[in-house]
Amino acid sequence: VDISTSISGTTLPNVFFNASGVWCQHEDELQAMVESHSGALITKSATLAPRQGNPSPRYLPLPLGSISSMGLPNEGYEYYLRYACSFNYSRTKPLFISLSGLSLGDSVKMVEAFVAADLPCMLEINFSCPNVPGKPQLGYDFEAMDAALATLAPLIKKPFGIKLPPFFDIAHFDLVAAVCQKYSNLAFLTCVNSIGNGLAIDFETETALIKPKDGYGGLSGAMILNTALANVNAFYRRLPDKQIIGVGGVASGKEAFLHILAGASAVQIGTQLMEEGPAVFERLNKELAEIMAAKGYNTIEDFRGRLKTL
Ligand SMILES: CC(C)(C)CCc1c(C(=O)O)[nH]c(=O)[nH]c1=O
Repeated sequence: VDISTSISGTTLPNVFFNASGVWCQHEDELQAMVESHSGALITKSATLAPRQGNPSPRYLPLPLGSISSMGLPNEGYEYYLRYACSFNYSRTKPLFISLSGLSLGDSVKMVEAFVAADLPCMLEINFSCPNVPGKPQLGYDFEAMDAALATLAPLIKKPFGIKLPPFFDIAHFDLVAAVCQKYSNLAFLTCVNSIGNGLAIDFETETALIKPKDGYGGLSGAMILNTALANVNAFYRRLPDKQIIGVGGVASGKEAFLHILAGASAVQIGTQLMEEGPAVFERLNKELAEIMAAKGYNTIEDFRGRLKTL
């Protein structure tokens, strides 16, 4: 993302934007993102038809992050297509569009509509989207993932990205990287989505904290930072021709620095944006610039991916 940030005399690229799902479902939220100090913005994952999502409470902050089971509440893809058609691409920051079809057929229909509109926005296809009931999410069904990419990549033609769930097994990093390598216009991977199906329990009431799915929900925030760093670095090492967008546990310039050290080219903010609001971006840019100055780095490329090992 090439919106430069002139902080403390240096002009740094602004690597920060929102994680899909946070501060991006409605036009007023998206406008707040445009007006914020973020370097880009992304819309809530869209489905073919509008969705209310799950009953509340469906998001809760926790001591070390958050748990959520939103259920894909969104305005339907045509709302975001209209937004993308009327977006002013010249003066503001890059617009990313997240799509999360409930089936491959739905994803094809949404992709075809965006391709037909031929807009400068960038597609991030959500591979944590539900798959056939009873089967794992697309991101955990490697044959289905390959089949989806074999269908979608040629349709999209232009560079696009996918949002991946976290992986926890070296063989899975290898398998997923091998699938992704097959698609040359798959330009970036956004790692990671929330850690699926965690459970937060209230000690006093002995009750699950969120209402949907018997309290099972995605874990985000500080508690997933080290999993996110591992996924960013694993795919950075395995896919030198692609870019990695890091997301997971970034609450300050320090975690953003670690994501970039692990190989991230841009950084998305979820839980911390949910808790702090769009003002978080001015603070993050300032903190990252201060860390870079203290360490003697002038540009992101001075340290991106330069993680050392023992
Ligand atoms: C979890 C799904 C509802 C299948 C996809 C949308 C989504 C949600 C959501 O809308 O519940 N939450 C996440 O942390 N990540 C996601 O990708």
